[in-house]
Amino acid sequence: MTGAAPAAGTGEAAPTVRGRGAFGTLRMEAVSRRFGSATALDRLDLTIEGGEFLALLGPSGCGKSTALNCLAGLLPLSGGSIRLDDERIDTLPPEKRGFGMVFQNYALFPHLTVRKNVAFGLAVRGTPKAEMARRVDEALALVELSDHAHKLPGRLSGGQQQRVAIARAVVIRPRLVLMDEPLSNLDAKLRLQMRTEIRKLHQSLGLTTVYVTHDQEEALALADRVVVLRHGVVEQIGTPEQVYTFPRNTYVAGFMGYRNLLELPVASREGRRVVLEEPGLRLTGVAQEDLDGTSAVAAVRPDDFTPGRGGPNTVRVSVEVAEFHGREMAVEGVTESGRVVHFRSPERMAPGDKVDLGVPADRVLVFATGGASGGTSGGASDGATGGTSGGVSGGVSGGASGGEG
Ligand SMILES: Nc1ncnc2c1ncn2[C@@H]1O[C@H](COP(=O)(O)OP(=O)(O)OP(=O)(O)O)[C@@H](O)[C@H]1O
Repeated sequence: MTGAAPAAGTGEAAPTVRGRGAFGTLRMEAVSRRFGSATALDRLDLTIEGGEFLALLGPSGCGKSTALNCLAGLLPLSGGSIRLDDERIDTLPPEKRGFGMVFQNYALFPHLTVRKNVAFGLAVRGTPKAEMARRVDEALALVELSDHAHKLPGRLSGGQQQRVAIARAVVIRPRLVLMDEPLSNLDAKLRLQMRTEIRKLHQSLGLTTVYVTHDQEEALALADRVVVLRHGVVEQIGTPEQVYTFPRNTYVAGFMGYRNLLELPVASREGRRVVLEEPGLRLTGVAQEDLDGTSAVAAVRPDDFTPGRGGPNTVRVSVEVAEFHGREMAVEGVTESGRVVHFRSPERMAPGDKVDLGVPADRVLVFATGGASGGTSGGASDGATGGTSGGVSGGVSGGASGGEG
């Protein structure tokens, strides 16, 4: 933490706003939360280490916000417990937990000035006036809003409002900062800027942060550890490198940008090397788990295919759609047997072009059909972000529907 870049313009402010930091571990043990007959969290076990930045990642409805609200004390548990070191905290009301929260919609008081919004948490805790003034000044300096202290939130931009929300959360010196999709209302440029600011603040203040997002890129960029959730259950926990490079199943792979999830017949197998083959396509890959069926699922990132580089590992496609993305094109092609394949191309491409796509064997992850993910089409469409599910599920089912049914 000490080597971290200082928060913007904050040199001297940081030490007093610094979080109480001091806890060893926060444990969620078999935490369940039901809404009527629906289970939003199913015996969730999660350990958060003091000082770390943990991202809860998953598609809409997977239980991320429920987990965060249970931590915050905004939702009572249906089962299980939460302990901060030796202290059981799930029975404490939110204000007794000493956590700061930042919400997607900022949740600022519209009739209070920026200064009063930031001071609010200190006022309800009965902080003496002089200390309150000093700490609010420091928190505002930290997020570079000192000049806007007297304004109402309605007169600020989205990014400034979000910074007020962050100042309000950190001014109480929280043991833990909980953030629920804090950047999703910002435009793309501001989102990137604020993302960096959040990471800087986390480092320079020595915070412990739990951050909810459905955005894989945001989770990988920010977090020390990423928790991939599905239907209220943990699918995988690991460092960004681990979940990105070694997704445990097709669900996590789909979420990590392995947009091509192709269920294919197994032609041969030798140790962990597997050859998958059908007309117009031959993919050698590396098995990530035991394979026992006659088919398996190859997971390949679009940017791992190299167009025009045929060889022993080749997929031949006919281009259907080519989108301009600056330096390269995002292309969708179809194989002889009707599989949809996504790849990137530095060259211009047009519908109807025939292309051979090469890919190194170690970039082809092979999973069992209908393995831990509970079926490739589910994993793919849940995991893919907006607009991709059609392509992915088309790729999975095209020509291999027997395996799915
Ligand atoms: N108050 C509620 N009443 C009934 N069901 C709820 C309630 N809150 C959440 N749920 C259900 O619990 C599940 C998990 O919801 P949750 O909000 O935690 O998901 P999420 O991953 O945060 O999704 P999103 O990204 O859309 O906010 C969903 O199926 C949701 O419909």
